[in-house]
Parts: sequence; structure tokens; C-alpha cells
Amino acid sequence: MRTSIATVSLSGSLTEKLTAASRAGFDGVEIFENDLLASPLTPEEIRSRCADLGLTIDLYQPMRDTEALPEEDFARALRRARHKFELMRRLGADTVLVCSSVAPQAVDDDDLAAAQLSRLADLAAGSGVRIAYEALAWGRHISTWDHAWRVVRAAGHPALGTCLDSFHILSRSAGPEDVEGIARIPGEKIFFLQLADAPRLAMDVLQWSRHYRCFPGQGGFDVAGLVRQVLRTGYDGPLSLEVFNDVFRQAEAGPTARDAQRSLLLLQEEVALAAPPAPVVPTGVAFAELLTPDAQPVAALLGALGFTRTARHRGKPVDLFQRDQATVLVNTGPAERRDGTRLAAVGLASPDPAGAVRRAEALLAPVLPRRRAAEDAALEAVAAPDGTELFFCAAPGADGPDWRADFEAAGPAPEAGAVCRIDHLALTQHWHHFDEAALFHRSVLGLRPQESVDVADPYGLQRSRAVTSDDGGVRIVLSVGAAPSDDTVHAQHLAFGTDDVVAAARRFRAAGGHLLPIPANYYDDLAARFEFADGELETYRELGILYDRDAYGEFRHCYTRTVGHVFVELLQRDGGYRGYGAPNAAVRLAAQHA
Ligand SMILES: O=C(O)c1ccc(O)c(O)c1
Ligand SMILES: [Mg+2]
Repeated sequence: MRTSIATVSLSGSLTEKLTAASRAGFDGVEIFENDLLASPLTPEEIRSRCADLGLTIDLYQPMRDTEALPEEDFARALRRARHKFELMRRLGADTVLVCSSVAPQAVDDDDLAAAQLSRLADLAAGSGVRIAYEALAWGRHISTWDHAWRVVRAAGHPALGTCLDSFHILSRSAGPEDVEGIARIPGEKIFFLQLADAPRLAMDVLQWSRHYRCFPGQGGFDVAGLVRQVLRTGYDGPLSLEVFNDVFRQAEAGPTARDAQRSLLLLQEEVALAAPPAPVVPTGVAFAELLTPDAQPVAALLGALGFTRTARHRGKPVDLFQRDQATVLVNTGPAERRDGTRLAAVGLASPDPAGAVRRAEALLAPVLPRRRAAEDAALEAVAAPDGTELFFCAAPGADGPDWRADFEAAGPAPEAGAVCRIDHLALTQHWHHFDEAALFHRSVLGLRPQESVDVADPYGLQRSRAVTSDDGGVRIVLSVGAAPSDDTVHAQHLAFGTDDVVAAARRFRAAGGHLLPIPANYYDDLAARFEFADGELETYRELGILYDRDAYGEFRHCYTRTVGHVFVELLQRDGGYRGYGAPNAAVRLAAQHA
């Protein structure tokens, strides 16, 4: 179906918004009045700019407070409408959105509302304009889709139809039964469909709408379920995104527009309007790659954690460190990318690397140019929104290039030690890419986003959201924190799972490693909350091990010091524990600040 986006959803001048929408592949736009008023371009210039960019102007909006008014107020509304219809002629836009009245003088009288909308539609028809009437969720008397539709039906005017907006509908809906009736609206009377998602928040609906809308798939609404009902009507207008969001208003328009288009691609797949290559869910983490200007402290940290340097890349300054199932690559080049140790790349074990790349391209993930020699394995990679390079590696038994063959043995094989695997990777996001990142990992990789968690940081707030495969083979924690300048705390981290974190912590300390000290008050509180075996709590206190428990099992974890922008977590996950120790995060963040 045709895709469209409201200019209010993007940051910048009208020209910047239109350019971003066009580059992201949208077919059309909704022009928001404020964007037009603030633009130095004439309506004719806006029209030709859109045409040059391959965009149609699908909607002009909004007109407000036009129905169910005392006659003298309605006369003023008609006067405004004459001006706007003339403007729309110059713009080449034929559909205008009219929001339900919020004015205190509006009366609760559906007959009057229908009669006045009909008169407005007469005037519109004379200018070749159609009116799409939308119930604002906070409309004074008309605030639901079915009420707006009843009034439109009663008016019975060919130039009057309804505009359905998923935010207004789903913010007030208690369940799917509230939207089933939409399928019975004749499709040709739905003049426009606006789509937005939103996180589930208990707050005033106007504030919720104006500040927290997000793209479909980023919030908690069943937007796909609503679209399915609308499609049953035969509606064939555009799928148009209308998102009022404080973060997107400040973020760069180009990436936001691409994020927006990705959300519509996923939505169209969900409602069977499109069939892009199916997601290929990664089954594990083949490697984590640290990029560092100085390999020595990284090698020392990995050595104390029990890793051995077992191989070296044939052509690049990359060492391979191994411990049991965990592989870490340490890359010391190229020099221009050396801005302190960071987690630069992740190798994902994929059952079908070629299919994973096709999926990524279809979902607009930037495929990275290969930086490899002819003899190297032909690994493909995409860039996540935070810049992390995600490589698609063949999972054991899968077809695909063998990246291990690029490495030659450089040291003794590792001792058969305790179990160690990469449990999760925590990647810090730029604040305006947080929602985009969750949608990216969901749509491109087929990972499942978990609930978002907010944790108090002594100097702000840290928000994090895990994206995981169903069996836990891949767990990535996306986080966005306060004080982004404090890199020692808001660093990325690598979490290694073992089956005995106490032994792992002791081994690390004995090898000269430093574990993050945790305040005694934390252990007093643990003693109050849980019962422990004799001596257990004392062990945790001595080593700085944190503890948590959920309905499924137990979690014990501790942290190393930060090297560059990276630190390590050692953990033990027992009995199917699902979380990441969120109740301990505030104490950990404070300890890291200290
Ligand atoms: O918040 C508003 O006023 C507003 C305006 C136009 C819309 O289409 C809408 O959904 C909300
Ligand atoms: Mg709307």
C-alpha cells in the first residue's frame, strides 16, 4: 500500500522533513499547518518541491473547532475554511483533516454536528476538497471513532468521510472488541488512516498523544489488529504515520524517517500486505569484538577472567581469545577508529547468513561495505542504530563462510575449564535512537523486545530494554543513560555466564582482577529480603556479588572495573531466571560512579 508520513513526525524545516520522507521511500506526506506557516516557501513552491521529491500531498491538517457550534462561531469557521480551501488548491492537496471540536462553546448535539459538517462539506466540494473528520480522544463531545462515524453517516455527504487515527482509537480501547465495528464502515467512507503507537502510560490522553506517540511496533498498542479491521472495509488510501514525539522532534530527520518506514514495512508484513524475506533469528553469539588502541589492558582483563589467546587473524591486528563457549576478538586497528576500548562488533550465529542479509536489506538496515582481503571469509554485516557492526556468521552446521578459517593458531589450546558463555551484551544507545534500536533488533533480527525498565542512577535515570531470542541464545540489552559523558558508568558491557559465579569471581581476584566493591548496606537489605544458607551472604559480601530471584530462578552477578568504554559482568543464571538483575542496577550504578 502507499505509505505517507505527517510532517509533524519529523524534525527540521519543512524542506528537511520532505527530503527525509522522500529519501526513506515514502510516497506521500501529510502537511501540518504549522510547518507550512513557518516555511519561507510559497504553497506553489511546496507543491513543486513535493513533486520533485516524488511525494504526493495526501492530507492537509488540521482544521479545528468547526462542528456543533453556535451559528456565529460556525460562520467564523466557514470563513477560515474558505481561506484554507484556497490554500489547498494552491498546494494541490484535496483532503483536509477536521478534528472534533474541543471548544467550550461546542454543544452536545449530533444533529447540529452533522448539519454543520454537511454545510462545511458543501463548501469543500465546491473547491474540490474532501473532509476527513477525526474524533480526538479528548474531543469535547465527540471523542470516539464510532461517534464520529455516526455523525458522518448521518450527514450523508459525499465530500465528508471519517479519518481513523490509531492513537485516538487505541488509547481509549479496552480490547479488540472495541474496534471490531470498524470493519463495518464502508471503505470509501474512510477518507484517511493515521497510524501511531504509544507506550502504555496512565496519564492525561492529550499529553500522552502530544508527547509520547511512537511508530507502530515501538509501543504497546495492537496497531496491526486495528489495521486488519480497516483493511476488511476495502480502504485503499495510504498508511500514514502521524507521530507527535518529544524525542523525534529533536532527532535527525533522516534516521527517524527510515525508522518510520521500517515500522511500516514490519506492520505491512504483520497484516499480510507484504512478504519480505522472513526473519532469520540468530541462535547465539559467535563472538564479541572489542576495538582498542591498546591491547594490553584488555588482554590482562580477559586473562584474569580465564580466557586464553588462541588465534590471530592472518591479515589484521586481531587476536582471538577463548574461554569455553565464549569468544572475544581484540582488534587493535585501524588507528583512526581508536577512541578508547569499545565493543565495536558482534558476530551472530545464524542458521542462514545469506537469508539474514536479505532480511536486513529488506528492512532498511545499512549493509556495511566489506573491509576484507580476498582470501578472508565473505562475512556480511549491518550497522545497528548505535553503530555496532552485526556480522552474520554461519551457526554450527549452517551453510556460510567460515570466519574461523581467517585465524591461525597462536597459542596453546585453552585448558578445559569451567563453563563460560556470552550470556548477554549490553549496548548503550544514543538517547534519540532508543525506540529505533528496539524496533531494529525486532524487525531485522527477529528478536523479541522485553519490557522497558527504568533504574535510578545517582545522577539521572537509566532506561534499558532487552531484545532476546526465545531460547535465550541471544540476549542484547539496549540501554540509555543519564550523564552520557560519564563513560566509565554508561559503558557497554559483556556479560559472561558461568555455572559457578563464586568460583569465577575468586579465580578472577586471584589472577589480579578487581571486582566492583558493593556497599555493606546492600547486604543488610539482602539479609532482610531473602534467607541464605550459612556463610552464603558473607561470601557475596566479600566478593561484591549481587543477588536476585524471580518466579523462575536465581541470579548472582558481579562486575569488573571499566576498561575504556567497556566492563565485564560475571553471572550465574539458575532455574530459568529471566531477568538481568534489574533490582540491583541502582546499587551497581552508584558503585560505579563511586
Ligand atoms: O493533538 C492534536 O491537536 C491533533 C491534531 C491533529 C491530529 O490528527 C491529531 O491526531 C491530533
Ligand atoms: Mg490524527
